[in-house]
Amino acid sequence: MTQKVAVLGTGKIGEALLSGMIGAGWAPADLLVTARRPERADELRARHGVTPVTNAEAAKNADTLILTVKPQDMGTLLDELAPHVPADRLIISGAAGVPTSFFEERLAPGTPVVRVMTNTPALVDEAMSVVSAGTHATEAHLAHADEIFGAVGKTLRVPESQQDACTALSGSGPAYFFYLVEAMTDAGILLGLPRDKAHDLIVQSAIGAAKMLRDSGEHPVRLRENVTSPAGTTINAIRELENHGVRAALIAALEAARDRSRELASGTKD
Ligand SMILES: NC(=O)C1=CN([C@@H]2O[C@H](COP(=O)(O)OP(=O)(O)OC[C@H]3O[C@@H](n4cnc5c(N)ncnc54)[C@H](OP(=O)(O)O)[C@@H]3O)[C@@H](O)[C@H]2O)C=CC1
Ligand SMILES: O=C(O)[C@@H]1CCC=N1
Repeated sequence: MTQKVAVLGTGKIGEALLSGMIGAGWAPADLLVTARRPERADELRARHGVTPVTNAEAAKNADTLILTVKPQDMGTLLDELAPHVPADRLIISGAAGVPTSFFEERLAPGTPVVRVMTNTPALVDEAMSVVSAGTHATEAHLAHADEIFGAVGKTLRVPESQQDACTALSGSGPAYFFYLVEAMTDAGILLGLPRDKAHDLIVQSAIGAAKMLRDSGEHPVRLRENVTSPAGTTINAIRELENHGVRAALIAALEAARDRSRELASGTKD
């Protein structure tokens, strides 16, 4: 049986998912999208050959509804959707913070809900997505979510109680690496390198380090020790990072991101 999937609120994350699914073999004819603005709907149709529909039509015609609006827009979307969603639809939420109970309270009793936190490397099929079951989601529902998000990268099952922490680590994670590259490029400028060269040096170093982290099987501490020669250059830099509390700053930063994810639980908080 053909399973139709609808992406509701197709912005950055929704479009990355759509594009990955088509790349992985989903037929555009089986993919429905919704958008708030008609020009966005036209853009999605032109780029991907998918069918723009209203939220109500998506609820009626798709077996799986993937909700990728901002957490603050989720309440409004659900108010609009709830009267149209039959209880056998699988609801997958991609929103930060919003718990599965938020959907279960607003939809027909027994509606299966799966919560997923992905990240923007979905755009290059290198996403890290964490997947959690709501009260009525079965193994088959989770497997379907794994299959969809597996089209854009890796997936990992976690208990929903860990979703806010995962949002802080991997959901927001790419931003911290981009921030680091930006800061290191500035350092290159200070040291007299042209910006484009500094950028290339840092980006290639980041790619190399990421591949080693993923593929070498070595602990990150060992990988760093291998770079850090006695009385060499690296240890001088590490001392400055420690003096400036970078490790503590990162721990505090991720704790703040986790706390914000918790705050977004109401699906309405600005
Ligand atoms: N960006 C990221 O790094 C990550 C984001 N997320 C989560 O993914 C979700 C989407 O984020 P992102 O893609 O960045 O956000 P975007 O703003 O790019 O996408 C949301 C889209 O939903 C549309 N929209 C809002 N309300 C409705 C509605 N009622 N009906 C139809 N469309 C609607 C918006 O329209 P309009 O264009 O008019 O505003 C927008 O295009 C969020 O919940 C976020 O927490 C998860 C992981 C990472
Ligand atoms: O900043 C945010 O709220 C979203 C969720 C995770 C990454 N971006």
